[in-house]
Amino acid sequence: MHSGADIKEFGGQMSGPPLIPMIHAIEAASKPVVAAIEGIALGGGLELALGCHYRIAHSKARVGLPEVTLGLLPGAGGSQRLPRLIGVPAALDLITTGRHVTAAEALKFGLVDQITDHNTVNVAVKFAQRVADQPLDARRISTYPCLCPSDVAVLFEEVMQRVRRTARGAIAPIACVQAVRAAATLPYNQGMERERELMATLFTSGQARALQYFFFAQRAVGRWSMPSGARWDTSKPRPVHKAAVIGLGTMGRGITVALAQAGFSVVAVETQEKQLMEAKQAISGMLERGAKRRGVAPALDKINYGRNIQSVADVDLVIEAVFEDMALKKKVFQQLSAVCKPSTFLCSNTSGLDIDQLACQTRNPELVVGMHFFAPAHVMKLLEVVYGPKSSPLAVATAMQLGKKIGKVSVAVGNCRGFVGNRMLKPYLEQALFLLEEGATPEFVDQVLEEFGFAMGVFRMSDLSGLDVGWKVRMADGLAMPDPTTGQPTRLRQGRRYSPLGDLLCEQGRFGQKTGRGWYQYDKPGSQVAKPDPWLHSFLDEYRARHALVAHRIDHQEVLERCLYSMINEGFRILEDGIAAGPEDIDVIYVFGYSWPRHHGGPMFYAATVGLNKVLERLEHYYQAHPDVPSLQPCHLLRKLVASGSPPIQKWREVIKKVRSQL
Ligand SMILES: CCCCCCC/C=C/C(=O)SCCNC(=O)CCNC(=O)[C@H](O)C(C)(C)COP(=O)(O)OP(=O)(O)OC[C@H]1O[C@@H](n2cnc3c(N)ncnc32)[C@H](O)[C@@H]1OP(=O)(O)O
Repeated sequence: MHSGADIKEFGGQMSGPPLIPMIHAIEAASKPVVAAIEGIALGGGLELALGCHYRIAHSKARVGLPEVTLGLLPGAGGSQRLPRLIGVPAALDLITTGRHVTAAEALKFGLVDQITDHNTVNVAVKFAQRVADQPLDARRISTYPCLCPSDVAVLFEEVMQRVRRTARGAIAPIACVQAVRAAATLPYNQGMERERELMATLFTSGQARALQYFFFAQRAVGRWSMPSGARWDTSKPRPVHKAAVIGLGTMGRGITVALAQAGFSVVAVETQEKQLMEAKQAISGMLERGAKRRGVAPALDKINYGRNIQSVADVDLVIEAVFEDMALKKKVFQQLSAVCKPSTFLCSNTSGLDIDQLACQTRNPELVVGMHFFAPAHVMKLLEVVYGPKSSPLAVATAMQLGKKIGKVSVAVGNCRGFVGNRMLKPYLEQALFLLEEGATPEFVDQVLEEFGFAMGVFRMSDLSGLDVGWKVRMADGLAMPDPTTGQPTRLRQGRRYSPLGDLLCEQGRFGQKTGRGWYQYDKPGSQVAKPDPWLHSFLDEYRARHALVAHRIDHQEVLERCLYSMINEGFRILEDGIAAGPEDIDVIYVFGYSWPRHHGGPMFYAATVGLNKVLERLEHYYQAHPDVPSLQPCHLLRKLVASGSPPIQKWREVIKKVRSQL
């Protein structure tokens, strides 16, 4: 197996002989060199194989040029040899996506010459003996002409446009297209020179550093720990064979699909007859479409539907996904505790309610954890596994393991309102509303956030998820009410600033995409094309006039800093409270759950890139201007990190430990 260069070395001195001259020497050799590929040949590993005269792969091998995912391009000749070997369209696909391909697909592309089920080295040796006398001139890929389709200019233009659209500001995919274009249009040596230039720019870029940090962050979150000291390597999960999902609304349906697709037997319970019928149809449709895409049989027979909670008596683990209402969830947990075997893990898909209150309803509170999926649950990669004060390491280990088995990136987090993701979203949303009150438009705020790299700005995202969701929560919290003395929507709650703008839209029945009106207007309910709404602009003008607010010019920098730094500040509070074990956990949650642009590494890595002292200074500035907004007040940990000389992110845990020990 060769997983390519040691990514840790990219930040410093690289060891070993320089790769490019070595590959050239192999290719120029007068004796045939046959690459035997077993396991994985990625990045530099595959580039080395491309310098060989022949490639034999084991049938289970995988190959690829994933450099783009690390903010790089295949910089050891890969961008020049691959298109010469497999053609421009296939090379563009592999290099711009970084996807791994199976040996069978590699054979189809002509990337390997033969595949075998036997010992690859033995087969390669026999192969070499067979071809020993054959001339090698036709085997040196760097000498091949780059075969291009007749409309190659159009192809490059189309690919470049697609890449620019989907890259959301990432530079590596664009450099990858430029490098392949050099292979298609320049002689090999000049192409190599272009590859070198492009690689030099990428290699030292902040984006490459962010993506390489994120590679390790993704792996670090698997090594979870709890404040009690329980850890991933000392806590064994219990196997889960049969699971249940309670409540087949949007989330329950997605969770059922995710479980069934991963091979689990699922009991899917919905007490409402009509809802059950609709859910069955929807789930079958999702399974069938998914199976068609993957070329497998749909896992329809994995699911048993029922209306009665008694039918979950023999399952190993239950995921409750009923409506987000504490009283209802408590009732369900009481029923589950009475019905299920004593060893059953009881999990809730709540997006922010108190796990401890649910655990208290059961006989075995240590078996209760949160499993917070993100919509659509069968697609989104993130799972927050939430432990309460009573949750056992066994329950956390089991939920983490289940998450892994259903293909999720699972992050263990502590119990607090909103957990990590939604807790940090609150100040972000709040700032966006305040910016509207002060003179911005939803279009401008969204444009700034989308230029930063979010898939969707905050208002388009709110319209997509439904404005009524947050409204119901705010009503339950006693926030979304007019001031009883004036009957006016109040802008101050419990001594802190509050914006009732979202509540006012909901009162007008503007719930977002599903009602065809929200922060934007849509052609019809359910349409996804958001258009600026003149009604909303007048509404904002009237609102400002009613509250004697004078609109001022808000610039790009203010939108970005207030939205992002308030969110980052909450991230530091989360670390200080021990809700997340480290900055990597927060960053992984934000990239996988909230479309934070991966090439910025995640909010905490971004803070480190901007400079903690700058984040602190800007928060102080905004807090001074808005002293009634506590989320802008820089938190203790941020101050402490700055006072400690802003150590690199890998060292934050040490400072966090000190701060927490002083609490
Ligand atoms: C001008 C300069 C010219 C320079 C030219 C340089 C040319 C070469 C460039 C490259 O090769 S770039 C690197 C390309 N390779 C990759 O991107 C592969 C990255 N790795 C993976 O995708 C996966 O790890 C895997 C290989 C598919 C294996 O996946 P699996 O799920 O089985 O294991 P993991 O948990 O992911 O990994 C295990 C362990 O190994 C560490 N690791 C894996 N690959 C690398 C690597 N390339 N460098 C450093 N470390 C690597 C990974 O972090 C895990 O470590 P622990 O978390 O267990 O400590």
